[in-house]
Amino acid sequence: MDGGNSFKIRVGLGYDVHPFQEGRDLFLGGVKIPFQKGLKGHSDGDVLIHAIADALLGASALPDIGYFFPNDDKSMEGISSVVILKRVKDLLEEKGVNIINIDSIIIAEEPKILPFRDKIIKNLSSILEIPESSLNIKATTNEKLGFIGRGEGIAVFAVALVSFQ
Ligand SMILES: Nc1ccn([C@@H]2O[C@H](COP(=O)(O)O)[C@@H](O)[C@H]2O)c(=O)n1
Ligand SMILES: C[C@@]1(CO)OP(=O)(O)OP(=O)(O)OC[C@H]1O
Repeated sequence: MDGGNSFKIRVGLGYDVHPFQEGRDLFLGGVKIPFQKGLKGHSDGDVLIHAIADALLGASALPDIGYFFPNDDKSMEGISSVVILKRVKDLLEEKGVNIINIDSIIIAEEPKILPFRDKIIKNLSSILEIPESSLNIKATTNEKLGFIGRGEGIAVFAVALVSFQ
């Protein structure tokens, strides 16, 4: 017996992809990235936040982002994905779930993500109230292969590790 002090850990996976759209701002991790187009979506199209949100929901055994934020809900149209992430944080707190770490990889031919990595990590760790060292953002091109390789959009994979009693 451990006196009830033991905790469990769980991993969650998130994936999302959004096509580019002219005339929109590009948001990744809640940070506006200077680029000639943004990402199409019912929300602001922040594909990084969506993948991270799904990884956190998955690790917490909760349904996915579309369950909590249906893409036919008019009140959600154009909303900042930061609102979505804050709500996900609240859902985790309600379940007594703590975030151990999040890792992610952004797959994009352009723009270059590395110059914005620190800013994105600072922003997301502050929203989630976790240490910056608990959040990682990486990027890769798709070596010009497929729709990502043709520069038609951005995809993101994220994993989250959480603990709970
Ligand atoms: N959108 C991107 C893509 C890549 N990077 C950085 O460049 C490195 C090399 O990318 P490869 O796809 O050629 O392996 C990668 O490790 C990233 O550091 C980037 O910043 N933004
Ligand atoms: C975020 C939501 C809701 O506004 O819409 P989108 O921005 O289209 O994003 P997606 O990742 O396709 O699905 C989740 C949606 O429910």
